[in-house]
Amino acid sequence: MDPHNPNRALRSTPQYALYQRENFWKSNEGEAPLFSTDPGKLEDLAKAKLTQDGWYYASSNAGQSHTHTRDTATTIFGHRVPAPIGFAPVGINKIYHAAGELPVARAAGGPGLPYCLSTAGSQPIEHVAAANDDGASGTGGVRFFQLYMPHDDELTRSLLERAVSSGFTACILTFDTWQLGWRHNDIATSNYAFYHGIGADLGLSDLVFQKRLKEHGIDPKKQPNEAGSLWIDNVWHGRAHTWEKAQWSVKDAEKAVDIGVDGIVVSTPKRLPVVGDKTYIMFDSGVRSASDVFKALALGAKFVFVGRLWIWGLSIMGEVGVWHVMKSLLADLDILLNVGGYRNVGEIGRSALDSGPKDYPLLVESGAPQNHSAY
Ligand SMILES: Cc1cc2nc3c(=O)[nH]c(=O)nc-3n(C[C@H](O)[C@H](O)[C@H](O)COP(=O)(O)O)c2cc1C
Repeated sequence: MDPHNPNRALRSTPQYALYQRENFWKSNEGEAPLFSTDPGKLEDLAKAKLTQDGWYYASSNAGQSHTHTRDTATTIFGHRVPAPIGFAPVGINKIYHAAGELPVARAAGGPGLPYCLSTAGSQPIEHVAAANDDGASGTGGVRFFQLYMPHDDELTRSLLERAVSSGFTACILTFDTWQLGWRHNDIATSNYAFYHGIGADLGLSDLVFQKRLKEHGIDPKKQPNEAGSLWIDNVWHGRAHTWEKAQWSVKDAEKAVDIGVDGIVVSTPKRLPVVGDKTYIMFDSGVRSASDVFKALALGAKFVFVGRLWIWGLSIMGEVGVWHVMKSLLADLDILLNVGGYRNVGEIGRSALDSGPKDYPLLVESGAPQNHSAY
């Protein structure tokens, strides 16, 4: 926490831990920290800020929501980035903020954390790229495009070409959305943004999709619901012939490696070790603090993505909120490495986790009294 620590000159990444000091100091300047990043309080704050639909859309999970409760630098796909943490693709950001994906992409550009744009994004690909570069102050942001593969190959090609010419350097294929989960709250409130004319902007700005709208006789200005439905029914529902980001079975993972993908995103920690030595493994779902990042890395992931954390930040305070949440996560990780005695994320390995058989003798074996009532 000492900004004058002479060892800082030895570091290759910023002293993120100083964000803790910055916040401790604020009251001396008559200021207050922006908002609490305690995951529970963060959710409460975002809930208070969001509309009911916005809250349901971001917070719900399928079924009973049981899945809900789930030197920092590294490299990813040829990019050196300041931490093994990226922005997971999350669609329709206009639900959370009027400017949609733009403040998020800008916030990611600042520290150079990888930003993933969803096909279900609510801003044109080119605008998101510009915001990401704008945040990176001219050095160029690191960004990947997450593809939901449309039923329409010409449209798929068009989306990918737009992404490539806008500086997106990797394609993340998500293949688990051919069937949406049963989300009680969303269903009970008809909460499906695309069918209500919200969120199709990425598609509406595509020349091939504009052609499709004409062929169907749909005027997106007069018929936004029909236009949104044509877009998302083409992109989300029914086609699962793509790979990469979803719930992996061991077989899936092995097949993906055989096919030659450059990496896979795993959402179940126990599947992490399966193909870890054969491809670049990333993890997402439920990352809320540095200890979650640490555990994922210790189990074999090289990188983690976070989704809801930045959605909450965006909902509470736009770009500043996103940056506050992510900077706090970076600070948390920096401090965790410091107090844990790790010099870089590469040193985090399986041995950091103590889940094997106990290597100390049980009290009875060591001849201690067998009366446990004292404990
Ligand atoms: C509201 C919401 C929208 C999402 N939209 C997408 C999407 O468009 N594309 C995608 O590949 N994943 C999407 N995801 C999944 C995220 O990329 C990521 O896997 C998940 O949010 C990670 O878990 P976390 O939110 O607990 O960090 C979405 C998740 C949420 C919560």
